[in-house]
Formats: sequence, structure tokens, C-alpha cells
Amino acid sequence: MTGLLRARLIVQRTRFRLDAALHAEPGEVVALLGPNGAGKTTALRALAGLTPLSDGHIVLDGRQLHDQPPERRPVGVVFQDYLLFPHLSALENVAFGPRCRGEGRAQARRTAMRWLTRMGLAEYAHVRPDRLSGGQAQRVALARALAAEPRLLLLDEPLAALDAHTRLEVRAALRRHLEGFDGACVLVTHDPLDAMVLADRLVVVEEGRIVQEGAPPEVARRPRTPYVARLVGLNLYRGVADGYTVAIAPVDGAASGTFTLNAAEAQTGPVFVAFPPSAVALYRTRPNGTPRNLWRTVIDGLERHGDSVRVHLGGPLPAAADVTAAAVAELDLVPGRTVWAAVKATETHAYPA
Ligand SMILES: Nc1ncnc2c1ncn2[C@@H]1O[C@H](COP(=O)(O)OP(=O)(O)OP(=O)(O)O)[C@@H](O)[C@H]1O
Repeated sequence: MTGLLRARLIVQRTRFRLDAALHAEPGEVVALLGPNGAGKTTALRALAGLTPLSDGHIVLDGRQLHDQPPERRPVGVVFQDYLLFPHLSALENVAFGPRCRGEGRAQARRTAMRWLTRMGLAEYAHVRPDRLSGGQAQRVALARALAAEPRLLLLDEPLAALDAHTRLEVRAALRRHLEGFDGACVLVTHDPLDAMVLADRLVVVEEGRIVQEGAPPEVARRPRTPYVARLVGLNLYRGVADGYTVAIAPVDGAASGTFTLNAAEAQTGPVFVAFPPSAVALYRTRPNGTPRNLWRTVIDGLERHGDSVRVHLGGPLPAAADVTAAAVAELDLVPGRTVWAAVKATETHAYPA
């Protein structure tokens, strides 16, 4: 396998094992996405040399890194809370990187100033971290990591400490800065939007294993686990296809196993079927002239979801449906109510499992 970064990360703990093969090309941004405790941070720390590998390897630019201590690795790290030195100015914080790489004091300060200017922070050069906003501190931390000219940049939840508004701006700025970086970048995030916006490739980790990877639109369109489906907001089922019909496998013990969905694409054998909550229409009484998929179900719960209301439906096919607030009032949708749910075959998407 070629690539700037080639790694097989194995970390064995008493009740947890990470075993993940990671690779990245020059200039590629790879997002590690996964639920709590999946092993994302462990993978990042292993790449940085902060957590030892139990087995495996890390090769960067053709050089073995796994036997090098953290300070000898051409790796820049931005932690979630940035870990800026509180007693140093922004400039001195950024100059720390080039200093560690052996630049003289004056030269390191010039390098640091260049980076701060690039990040739009020149006027904050002499300000200490406690006087910086979250977004500014994030940029200083990024400048400090990049000023050391790493070949691998590691970002641990780079936007997690920011409020929603700042996050939007910083996300866009971070994307621009990453576009100018020609090394490999691995970032860890919980947030699917961060991942979709920032990454060229998503690597989904669950229970220490990679369960899916691919370009963001591909992962979003064809989720392969319930976690990924929830993340991208799709209803997802496993089943066995015979032409345009799919016999759905039991979902969380709820589906009977005999539930059949009509899909838009003809397939044969094990498949996933996905459709968005917005494709589910709800009725109080059995509608006439209906789409091909129609079933009776019970409302489990409701929650606000952006401008609409997400209705959680129980068996026989647990699903989420997005409806307007007006529809909730009109149909008197309340938990426990029996409704009819309909999905057009053309709104479903079936693909090989
Ligand atoms: N220092 C440690 N010693 C022992 N176990 C640890 C240590 N750090 C993490 N773990 C365990 O290893 C597993 C993976 O943790 P890790 O922090 O890598 O997950 P994560 O995907 O980053 O989760 P989160 O999104 O919650 O940060 C978890 O079961 C965690 O409890």
C-alpha cells in the first residue's frame, strides 16, 4: 500500500482492543468518527506516540515512526482544549513549535509571526491565551501545530470547545487552513457535520474496529451500521432482496421478519435499505391510492428536529418520520397513537450488504 501515512494501530487494554488500519495521502484529511469509547482518541494518541502500540506499525513518508518517541515524530497535535501555555503570549506559544525543531529564538518568532498573520491573528501576537476567544485560541493552537511543519497533523475534536455560532465560522476557516496543508491530517470528531465539511474521507470506528470508510457523500448515502445511519439521519434496515421486494430482518427484536419493503432498485440477496425520515408520510386512517409501502404503527415519541418534528415509530418497522408542526397538530400526533405510515418505493435506496 502506498500513501504518506500507512498505519496499523493495535492497542490492547484489559477490556478494549483497538485494531485499525489507517492510511492517508498527502493533503488528505481523514476524519475518525464514532460513538463514545470507540477508540478514536486512542488511535490519535497512538499516532502521536502518546499511547504505545501493542502491535502494528506507523509509517510516515516511508519512515517508521512507531519506534520513535513523540518529540521525534514529525507530527503536530491540536487537542480539544488546545493546551496553550497560559503564561506565554500567542506569539511565544506558536514559536514553541519551531523552537523545538531547533530554530533560534529570533527565527522562531519570525516563523510564528508569519503563521499568526496567516491565521488573521497578527494583532493578537502579544496577547495571552486567557484573553483570546475560543475561536482565536483554536487558531493559535493550529498555528502552533503547523509552525513546526509536521507531515502529519492530528486534530482531536478541534471544534468541540466552541459555541454553535463560533463553530460555524471556525469550521469554515479551519477548512481553508487545512486546504493549504500538504501533509496528512487525521481528525477526531463526534460531529457528522464537522466530518462532512472538513474531511475528504470518513473512517467510522465502533468498538475499536473500522466499520465503514469512504468519501462523505458515499458514507452518507450508503450507511452500513445503525450508528452511521443515525448520524446521517437515515432509517436503515437489513434484509434479503428478491427483485424489487426486500424481506426485512428483525430490527431491535421489533420487526417480525416477515415485513416486506418495496424498493426502487432491484437486487438479489443480502441488502441494506435506507430512506430519510422526510420520506415517511403519516395518516390517521388508512389512505387510498397509497404508495407501495404502507403499514400500521404506534408513535413511540416526538422531538423537535430543526424546523420539523421527528416522530419515532415503533414496530413492525421502527422508523423516524419528519413532519411539520402543523401536521402534528392536525393529526393530533401523540405518543401511543396508532397511525398509518407510508413510504414510496422510489424514496428508498437498496444496496448490497
Ligand atoms: N488511559 C486509559 N486506560 C485504560 N483504558 C482507557 C484509557 N483511555 C481510554 N480507555 C478506554 O479505551 C476505550 C477507547 O477510548 P477512547 O478515548 O479512545 O474512545 P473515543 O472513541 O475517543 O471516545 P470519546 O468519543 O468518548 O472520546 C474506552 O473503553 C476507554 O474507556
